[in-house]
Amino acid sequence: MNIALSLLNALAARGAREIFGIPGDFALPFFRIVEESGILPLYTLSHEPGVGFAADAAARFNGKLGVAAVTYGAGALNLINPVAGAYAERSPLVVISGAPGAAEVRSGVLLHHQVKTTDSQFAIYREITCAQTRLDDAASAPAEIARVLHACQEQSRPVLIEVPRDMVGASCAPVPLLPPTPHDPEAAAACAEEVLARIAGAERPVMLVDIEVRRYGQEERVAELARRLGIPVITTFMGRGLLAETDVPVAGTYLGIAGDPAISALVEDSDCVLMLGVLLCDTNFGVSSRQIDMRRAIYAADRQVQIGYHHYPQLPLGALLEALLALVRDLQPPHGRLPAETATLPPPLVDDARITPNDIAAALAALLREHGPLPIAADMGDCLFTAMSMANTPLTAPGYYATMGFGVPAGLGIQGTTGQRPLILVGDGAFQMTGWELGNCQRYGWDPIVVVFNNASWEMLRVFQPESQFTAIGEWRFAELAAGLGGHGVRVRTRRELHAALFAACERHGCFSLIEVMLEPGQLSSTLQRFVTGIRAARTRQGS
Ligand SMILES: Cc1ncc(Cc2c([C@H](C)O)sc(CCOP(=O)(O)OP(=O)(O)O)c2C)c(N)n1
Ligand SMILES: [Mg+2]
Repeated sequence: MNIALSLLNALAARGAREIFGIPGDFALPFFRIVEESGILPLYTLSHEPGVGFAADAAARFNGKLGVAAVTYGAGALNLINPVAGAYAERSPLVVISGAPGAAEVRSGVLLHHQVKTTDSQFAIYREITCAQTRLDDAASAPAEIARVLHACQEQSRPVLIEVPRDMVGASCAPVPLLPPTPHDPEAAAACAEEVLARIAGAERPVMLVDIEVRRYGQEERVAELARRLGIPVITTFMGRGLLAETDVPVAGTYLGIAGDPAISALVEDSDCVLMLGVLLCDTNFGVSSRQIDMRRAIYAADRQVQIGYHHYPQLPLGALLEALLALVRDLQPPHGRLPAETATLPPPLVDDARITPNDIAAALAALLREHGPLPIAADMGDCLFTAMSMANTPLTAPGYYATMGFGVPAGLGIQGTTGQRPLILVGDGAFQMTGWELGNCQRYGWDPIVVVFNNASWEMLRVFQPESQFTAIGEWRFAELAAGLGGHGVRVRTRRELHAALFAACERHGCFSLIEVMLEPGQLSSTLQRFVTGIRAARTRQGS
């Protein structure tokens, strides 16, 4: 066994299903073993940001490790933005980077791809990963790989593994599996009792769920807890799509004044918000009309639990849920049904009317009703806010870190790791960044359905600064480009054309279908419009 094979076997043993990557001379020996061993399928893409977003989406969808393999310097530094997004949004992404061999480092000349020193890349990655290692010693390599992958899984954050090109074939023992970091079961039980006492004593308790519930594979436990407690379940903006594949109804998504007033009232008027895996970030709570009283909330995230002023450190979400279920397992579910999101019936698609983002949501809702659920990857832009008004469907999107360029590669990552055809929602600005990755579909037989919101504008910016001209990015003709990338493209201007194009795309297999929807600038989804109104009001209050 050599270092590369030990590393690949360790990744597979921890649930990684594939590697997305772009090689370089510092990584060629590693890529050769990846390809020859077949332990994990290798999908090369065209630009490292796409590699990172695809691997991140695979991790989010599987709840396991995602893997991005790149060359040293130019490759790994090109990957920084997706890794930063994975760090911010708690995604377990493993970055494997080639690196110079020992003799090259000692040579005394500046190496190609080197920045300041040969350690610059490592130093930069310290800021966007939770653990790092360089496998420059075969004897310690198994323990180092075990340590870093363990951190990746437990913290659900990215890690860096540099593999010097002269070490790839070095003999290496298998990588040991480290036990989970222990927690105190008595503390878990005490915490669970306090949580249940708080809920029992509350008049309007609600459960608010967010990304850690999926990142740590806890959806079933959360669903069971919701059934037993019989309290309303609401997702955050980032948590949209959670529990969609369980039988537990979700009352809706909390979007503050940008969302359904009834849902906002459920959360903001609650005297006990049980927050499970919640990211306390501005996109989840930025447009709240009233701050949630954290003294009356129960906050379980980042391996700790806070109940008012009581703090339970080193208590992972899974351990808390296990302790809670042990106490409620014999509880009879209360009578009455949990409030469920009332899927507002979309307006009838009047044939010749011009298309607004709300019409896209309505047409997609009709498609998913007719053809069954599709996993959705959304980019940043109004396409993401439009997705909020669709039924609660598994959704992967950069809702907090808010980077553009995520949507198309993330859809490829989903199909690469699950084999399922995804629905990709992307704005024209974001498509200009990474939409070209669609050209790789034909090599792998991927056939996503891609809806491009073409408003010839960086519209999310224009609404905040309408006086600027630079947000007008011109009308690109994306549908015409599809054939050159190996797919099928159509430009639609009316609801009838949109409806027909979507249903035709569902019947088309074996290549991507790109539907370029022409939107009038200034046409926003209702959700984004309310977000903009809320943010403007908040800025006015703050005097900014
Ligand atoms: C990588 C990257 N660069 C820049 C931005 C800033 C930015 C936005 C966020 C707010 O920071 S929203 C937006 C415009 C998006 O345009 P498009 O994809 O066409 O979508 P839409 O027209 O629906 O807005 C930009 C440039 C970003 N989020 N991510
Ligand atoms: Mg746009």
